[in-house]
Amino acid sequence: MFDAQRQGRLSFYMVSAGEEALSVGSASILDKQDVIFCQYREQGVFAQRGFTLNDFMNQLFANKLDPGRGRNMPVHYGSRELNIHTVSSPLATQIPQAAGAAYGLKMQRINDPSLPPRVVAVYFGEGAASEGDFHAALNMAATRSCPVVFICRNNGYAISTPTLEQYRGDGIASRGIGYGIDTIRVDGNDIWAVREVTKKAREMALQNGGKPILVEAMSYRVSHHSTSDDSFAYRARVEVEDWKRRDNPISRLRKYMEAKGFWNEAKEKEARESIRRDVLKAFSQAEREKKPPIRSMFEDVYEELTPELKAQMRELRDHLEKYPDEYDVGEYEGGKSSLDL
Ligand SMILES: Cc1ncc(C[n+]2csc(CCOP(=O)(O)OP(=O)(O)O)c2C)c(N)n1
Repeated sequence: MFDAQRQGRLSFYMVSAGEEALSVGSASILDKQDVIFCQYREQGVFAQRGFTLNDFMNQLFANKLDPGRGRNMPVHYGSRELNIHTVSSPLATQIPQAAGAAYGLKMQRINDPSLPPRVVAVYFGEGAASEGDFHAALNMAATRSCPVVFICRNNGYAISTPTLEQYRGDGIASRGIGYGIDTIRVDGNDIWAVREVTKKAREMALQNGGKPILVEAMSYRVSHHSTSDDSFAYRARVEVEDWKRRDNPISRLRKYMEAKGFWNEAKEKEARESIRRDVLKAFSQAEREKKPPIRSMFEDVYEELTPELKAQMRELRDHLEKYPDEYDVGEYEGGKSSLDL
C-alpha cells in the first residue's frame, strides 16, 4: 500500500512494519467483547480481531462500502462489530476516551453484575505519551480504578523526534508508578512475551472491581513515519537495516517455528504468494468500487437534513449542473441525482 501511494493510486498510507508482534500478540489475548482504542499503527490489532482485507481496502480507497463513508484519511479504520473505536488523528485523544470507556464498563457491571467482565485496551506511541491527555487519562483511570490496559508502543521515534529528545526519564513505564498504576515493560518484538504480559495485564485489570495497568512494549519503527515522511533525513539507513535484520519480530517468530518444525521455506513461499494474491484482489475490488454518494457529505450530523443543509445541497447541485465539464461525478454512487431532494 506504501508503493500504491507512490504510484498515485492512494492518497496516504502508514506502515506498521516491525511492530507486528506487539499488535497481533496483544490483540490475540484480548476478549472479543473488550473495547479497543488504537492510534494508527495497529493494523495488526484490526487484522487479528477479524477486520478483513476488504475492510482495510474499502477504508483506504474511501469507497461506498467504507462504513466511515470516505470521510476519514486512509488508515483511520474503525469497527463497531469488532468493538474498535475509529482511529482519530489528534494524538493522545484516545487515551482519556479509553479511561472514560473503562469507567463506563465498570459502572455498567456495578449496575448489572450478570454482565461479562470486560476491559478497555488503548494503544499509543511514546510520542503521544508526551501529551497532557496521557497524564490526565492515567490519573483518572488510577483514581477511579478503571479496568483499562494502557499499551504504549515505544518504537524509538515520533516522526523525526527520537526518544532521546522525547523524554529524560526512564521511558514511559516509570510514569505509571508515579500514578500508582501497576506497570510492566516488555520486549515488544517477542510475540510470546507480549501475549504473556497482556494476559496478566488483562487479569489484573479485572481484579477487585477493576484497575488500570500500563504496559510499555519496546519496539522499533522500521518504516518511514508515513508516506509523507522520508526518515533517512533524520536517521541512518544502516540503523534501520540493522533493526530489520537483527530484531525483526516476524523473523524471530519464523526462526522459532522452524526450530519447532512448524514452518519451512516452502510454507513461507506459499504463504507469501497467497497473501500477496489476496491483497491484490481486495485492492483491485476496492479501487473499482464507486465512491459514496455526494449526498453523504450532508448526512449523519443531524438525523434529518436541516433547511440550511437542504439549501446547500441544492446550491451544490446547481453548481455541478452549471459546470458539467469540471467535475467527474460519475465516480460517485448515483452521480448528481443523489443530490435530488
Ligand atoms: C495533537 C497532535 N500533535 C501533533 C500531531 C502530528 N503527529 C502525527 S503522528 C506524530 C508522531 C507520534 O509519534 P508516536 O506517538 O511515538 O507514534 P508513532 O508514529 O511512532 O507510532 C505527530 C507529532 C498530531 N497528529 N496531533
